[in-house]
Amino acid sequence: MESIFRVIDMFPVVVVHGGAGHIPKERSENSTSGVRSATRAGYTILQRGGSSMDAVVEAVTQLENNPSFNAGCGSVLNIKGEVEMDAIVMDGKTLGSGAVSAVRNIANPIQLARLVMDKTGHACLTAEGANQFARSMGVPEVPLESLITDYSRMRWKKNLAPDANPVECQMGKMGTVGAVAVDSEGNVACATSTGGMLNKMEGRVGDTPCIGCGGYADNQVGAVSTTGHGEAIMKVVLARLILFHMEQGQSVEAASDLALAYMKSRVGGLGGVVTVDPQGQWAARFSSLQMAWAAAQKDTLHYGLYTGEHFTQSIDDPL
Ligand SMILES: NC(=O)C[C@H](N)C(=O)O
Repeated sequence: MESIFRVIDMFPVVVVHGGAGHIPKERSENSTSGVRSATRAGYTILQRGGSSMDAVVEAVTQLENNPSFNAGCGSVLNIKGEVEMDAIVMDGKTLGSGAVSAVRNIANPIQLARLVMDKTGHACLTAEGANQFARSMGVPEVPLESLITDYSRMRWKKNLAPDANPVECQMGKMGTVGAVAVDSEGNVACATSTGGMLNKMEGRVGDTPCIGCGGYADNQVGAVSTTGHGEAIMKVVLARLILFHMEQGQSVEAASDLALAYMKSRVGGLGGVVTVDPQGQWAARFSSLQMAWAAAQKDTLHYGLYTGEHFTQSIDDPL
């Protein structure tokens, strides 16, 4: 039952990540400024009384449009040098979700995922079927080239070398994007979007569009968006595992740490998460070397990149 105290005590919050990994020094400034400005955009929606779903989709759309991240423009390339993207949204009020996988030529897969949730009776559309659905919804298709940056092409080429180890190399630069939010009504939502893993096989679908792996949202527990090695995340169903720990009484932070530690010890996987509960408690945690993250609540912007880093500024200060 909804308690009036819960609504009064609750402060809307949005928490954003720009991917777990190892961000080269020359790219770290762009990553942190990207997540901060996406967080601010999501928070503006919450401040105006908008929904957590609108806030997470706006934040992730901004990061998809930012070439510094592995999502939308800037996505990593598959083995054939092409972009195939995965995305998911989930609404904690209804447990409704929408996802797309292996989708091509779409600038904002997160918006297509939302259309899958809002306009179809399905939870996930894949590959050409997802593109056909996009056409039927009037979502414009963009040239493949417009999603490819010089940086992603350079890394793709580097990883074609016979002695390359794409999994090792990309532990470095994962850059998937995601967000979770709680709105003024206590509704939680999540959104996650990715180009997947560097030099992946054509048709490879990662954790991101899989419910419970790339994200999960339930008003009765909280919401999570994940990033990291997709095959490891799928083995432990990372997002739902965190919510399970919260159901057992753990805080957002402890639940996130427990699940990430389990993924590391059990399957050797590294990753990161952003987590909220319906009361507006939030956490940004990772087992990788870095994860660009930012959060906005009570007119304060919080952000960090390395473990233990936590900076704050007023939401209105220049980024
Ligand atoms: N960068 C990432 O987080 C990658 C994503 N989880 C995937 O495996 O597709």
